This record gives sequence, structure tokens and C-alpha cells, in this order.
Amino acid sequence: MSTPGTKILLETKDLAVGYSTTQTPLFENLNLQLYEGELICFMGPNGVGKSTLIRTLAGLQKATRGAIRTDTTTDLQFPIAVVLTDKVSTPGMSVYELITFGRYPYLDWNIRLQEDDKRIIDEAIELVHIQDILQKKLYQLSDGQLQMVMIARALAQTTPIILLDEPTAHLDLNNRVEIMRLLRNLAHKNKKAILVATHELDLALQTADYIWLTGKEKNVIPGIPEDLVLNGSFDEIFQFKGFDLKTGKMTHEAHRNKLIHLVGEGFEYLWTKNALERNGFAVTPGESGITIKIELGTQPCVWVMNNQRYTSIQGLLKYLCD
Ligand SMILES: Nc1ncnc2c1ncn2[C@@H]1O[C@H](COP(=O)(O)OP(=O)(O)OP(=O)(O)O)[C@@H](O)[C@H]1O
Repeated sequence: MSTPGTKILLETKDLAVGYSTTQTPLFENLNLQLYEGELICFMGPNGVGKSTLIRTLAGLQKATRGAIRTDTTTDLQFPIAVVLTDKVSTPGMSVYELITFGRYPYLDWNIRLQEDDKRIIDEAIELVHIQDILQKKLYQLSDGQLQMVMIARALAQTTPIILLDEPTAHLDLNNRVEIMRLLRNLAHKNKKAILVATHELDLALQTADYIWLTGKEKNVIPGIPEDLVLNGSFDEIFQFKGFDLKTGKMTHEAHRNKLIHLVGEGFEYLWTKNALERNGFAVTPGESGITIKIELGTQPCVWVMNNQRYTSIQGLLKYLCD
């Protein structure tokens, strides 16, 4: 996370973003900064303009007003790598060829990869674990594999700024966690500024140094994840229904009108409570209601209710729900 005086790699000045076909811009008067060494998650409901802002910051779309300035101390002609959600325009190209494209801005007139370029490409491939699919054509890839390849190409560009639009959308849980961890490490260790538009609330709260939150107000609220949770900004923007962000859990209606006095501890307590609430029971810390005691020490543990012993939550629930 940035400390005062950290270098700004990208800055917007009174930026307005949108489309000429629509009268009102999606964002107005944006004065934002991307600092070196920071992972920023850009979050907001569908259709507010996250992809449009990312494309505008990347220079792929014209700003309707204002300016974008990148750090002028870098002599790179293209200081920004970008990963978008667009379909690939060259499906017949191989994975390896596509990643080598990441080095093209650095090649000399005979467009030949040097040893350094090859090393950087190999490192990018290794970081996203795609060694097994290098010879495949892009049209032969699954959506998740294609996403990893696009991320590898961006890494091979070795730019100080990386902008990614929903890079984990098609990935399985392990790969989602790994990619976010990789981006965080890259930001911190290699002093990059990385902006990720994402709907992955859990991951963003756990990995981002900063979050840019955006709603209907055409502005962006920056803050660290925990402040934005506690000060209600997330609730205000997303208007969560049936989900309590502060506990990180779905809210369930206690429709069975039965109180359970649950006695226990640890993960067994948490998951038993989860199962009971999901099935419409109210779990109370007080001593009223039906008592269920969790006895630890055996594998699996035992749930005791009315002198009956149950060896699974499923068995317990079956009795309670019948
Ligand atoms: N080429 C275009 N011309 C006109 N309007 C567009 C164009 N592309 C997108 N829009 C509109 O701009 C708005 C913002 O779209 P954008 O894709 O940037 O939102 P987003 O926040 O990334 O959404 P999501 O989370 O669903 O990906 C939407 O109302 C969309 O319909």
C-alpha cells in the first residue's frame, strides 16, 4: 500500500468518460491516481462503466473531457499493459506466439526475440502455469485457459502499469486465488500499479490495497477495503439483498420459529450454525430453546440433542426438520 510520497504512475485530471452516442458521460471530474506498488480493485454494479474507464485509461478509447497523464520518468513508449474481455481476433495463433507479441514493442528492426525477451516470456508462462498448452491454438482453449494466456501476455510486456478487466471471471477457485495473489505480489515486489475491475467481492476484500468503488453517481470512491465495509460505502453502492457484508454471510429467514441453543466451539460450531440457519432455525447464544451440544475429540465429532447422539450434521438436521 502506498505511503505518502510514493510515485504516481498514472493520474487523471477532471476526466470524463463515456460514449458520443449518449448525452451524459458515465464518469465526470475524475481525479484519480495509480501509485507504484499498489493493487487496486475496481468494483461496482453491472453497467456503471468500469470497462469503459479501463479502456479509456489504456488509451483505447477517447476521454470525453479532461486528461490522463502517465509517469514521464519512464522512457517506455507503452507504459500500460491491458487485459480485456474482448474475443480474440486471431484465433488461429498459437499460445506461445500470442505471448511473444507482448515483447514486440521492445524488439529491434529485424523483429527477432533476444535471449532476454525469451527469458521474460518463459517467466510469464511459468507464473501463470500454462507450460502445457503453449502449442495450442487460441480457438482450442477453454475460456479460463484463454484468460491465463492473456494475463501471461500482459506480464511479458513488463510495463509499470497493468489494467485488467475481470481477469478471473472464468477461472476456478484455485486459479482465481492464485491470479489475485500473483497480481498482488507483482504490484508489491516489482513496484507496479495494477488496476483490476472485478466482481469478486471476497477476493478483492482480501487482496486489494485499495478499492475504487463506483455506483450511479458518476464518481469513484477510493478507500481501503475495511474502511469501505465499515463505513457503509459497499452497502450504499451495491444495496445488498439477503447478504450481510459485515459478517460475509447470506442472511436467512428463521422461518421454523424454533430456537436452538448451540454449545460448542471452533469450525464445528461455525458450520453447525451455518447449517441450522440455512435450514430456517434461529441459533441463540442464550440458554433458551433446544440444546445441541457439540462434543469434540472424536473424528467425526458428535452432536448431542435430547440424549441422542448424531455423527453428522445431516443426521441431526433430518431429526430436527421431520
Ligand atoms: N460501444 C458502446 N456505445 C455506447 N454505449 C456503450 C458501449 N459500450 C458500452 N456501453 C454502455 O456503457 C455503459 C457502461 O458499460 P461498461 O461495459 O463500461 O460497464 P461495466 O461497469 O464494465 O459493466 P459490467 O460490470 O457489466 O461489465 C453501459 O450502459 C453500456 O451499455
